[in-house]
Amino acid sequence: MAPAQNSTGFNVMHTPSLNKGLEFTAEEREANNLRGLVPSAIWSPELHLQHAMAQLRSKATPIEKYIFMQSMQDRNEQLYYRMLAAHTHELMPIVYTPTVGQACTDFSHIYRQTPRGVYISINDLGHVREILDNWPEQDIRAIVFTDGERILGLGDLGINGMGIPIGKLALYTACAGVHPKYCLPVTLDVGTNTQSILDDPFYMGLRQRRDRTEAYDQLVDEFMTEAKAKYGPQVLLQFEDFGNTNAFRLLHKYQPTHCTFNDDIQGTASVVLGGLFAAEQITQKSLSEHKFVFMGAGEAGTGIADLIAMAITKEDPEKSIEDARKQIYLVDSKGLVIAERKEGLQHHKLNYAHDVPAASTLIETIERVQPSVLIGVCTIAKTFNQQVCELMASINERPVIFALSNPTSKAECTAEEAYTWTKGKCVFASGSPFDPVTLGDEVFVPGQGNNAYVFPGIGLGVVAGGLTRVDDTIMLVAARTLADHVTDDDLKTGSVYPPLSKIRDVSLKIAAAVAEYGFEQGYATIEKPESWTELCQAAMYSP
Ligand SMILES: O=C([O-])CC(=O)C(=O)O
Ligand SMILES: [Mg+2]
Repeated sequence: MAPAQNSTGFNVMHTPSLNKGLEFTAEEREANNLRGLVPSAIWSPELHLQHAMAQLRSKATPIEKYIFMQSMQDRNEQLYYRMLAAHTHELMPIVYTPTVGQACTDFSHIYRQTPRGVYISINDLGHVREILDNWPEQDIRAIVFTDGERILGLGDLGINGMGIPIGKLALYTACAGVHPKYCLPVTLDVGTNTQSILDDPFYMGLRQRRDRTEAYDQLVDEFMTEAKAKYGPQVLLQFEDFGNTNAFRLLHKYQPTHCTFNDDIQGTASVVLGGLFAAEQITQKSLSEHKFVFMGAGEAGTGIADLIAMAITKEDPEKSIEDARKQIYLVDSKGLVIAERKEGLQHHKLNYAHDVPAASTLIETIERVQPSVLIGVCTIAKTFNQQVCELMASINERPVIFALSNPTSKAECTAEEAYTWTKGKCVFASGSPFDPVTLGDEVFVPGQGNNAYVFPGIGLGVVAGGLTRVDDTIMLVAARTLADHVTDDDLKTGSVYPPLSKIRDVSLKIAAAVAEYGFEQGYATIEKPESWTELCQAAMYSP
């Protein structure tokens, strides 16, 4: 007779969605053959959370904390999300920007062989469906995918960029309660042009330069087609951290046929517009009264500019979109974007190539344009130097300065610099978090103008409403809802965003507004509910 063997309990403990560790009750231990596989203590969820937080806090560096959090996600999913929900302010910078930036840079080195998402390489052309079928969950509602070409402001990291889809989807769950089983991180491996990565013996992606042939488009197309065919027309496909040349054209290609958006173009735009709406209370200027200068004219820059222009025409119906765009100036690596440069300009900048004289520097541009809002999206640290900030403060009572590049090492200036150099006059926000700044007897709390305030809520709204499209107006709806949740107390400390501790509530409200708007547009695949908020709330996973 073969020895009796029972692996149910062992398997339960090795399944992150089922494992509860010491929280298994006596009954659960009995029912699942867990006796003896856990020490005899039975812990409350509170004690377990305290234990995990103590372990986490004993790690010396952010990247060690990141690795700890990843292994927690791979061991005990509930506890992982409980940690994030209970300590959002402390843990967001670990699982997301800025630490996720380092985690991507080090991805191949800290890789732990746990399957988390799928890798689809250019050699898998014709086999994409097979790969999706290899993932255990068949009911996927939200996919975040990258080709690794422009990871945060760090550039081309190849498949090391996988940390981003993983981190973004963790926030779908942590910030908006999209159930983790519905989420799938995907990385398209088409090579990398970063030599140091190609030279790294531990690099795990294809060791080749980026495929720029038709095969690239074929791979994206096969992926978009197969994902929609397998999961249905309401599966959300979020483009993340693609390079400029592909990001705009792929978005425009798939927007009409798929439930898709590009977070770097549209999500960033929405969160920035939300901050600008909230800032109206401080600057006492409406959107259409501002002049905007952008340092950086990539996905974020033109994405934000396009949404601002759209919002201006809604605010002031007398204004045409062309007139609205005339209030917006872009500066790129060659200086001010102007009509004279039209020949050599990338398509997405053309709408802002105004017929004005050339300016080769940011300072020259600010002197000429006299902007009230300065937005940094150029991924070059320290671009907003003392001269720039002082100039903004000399031409404005309350200048708006957003230094949005990520991670922190790429920020155009720090919060402290912005407040110090403008003598506390500026309305500041940044893409990655900064600590509060004390100036004399005033304390400024910089808001984090990060996509994380909108994309999880949009995701929940799309999932709960079963939406089959995400249009540009949804970004406006999300921005308005976000701004409505900035309180007088937030504004008093100088923050134009709500604190991270309220992010689940804000995401729920964004989700409800998005689902309702989507329903009105005919994008929804569900019946009209009594209450959009209740619908979304009921859909939320609570760990
Ligand atoms: O992830 C973030 O913090 C914002 C973002 O999408 C990017 O910088 O690419
Ligand atoms: Mg991004």
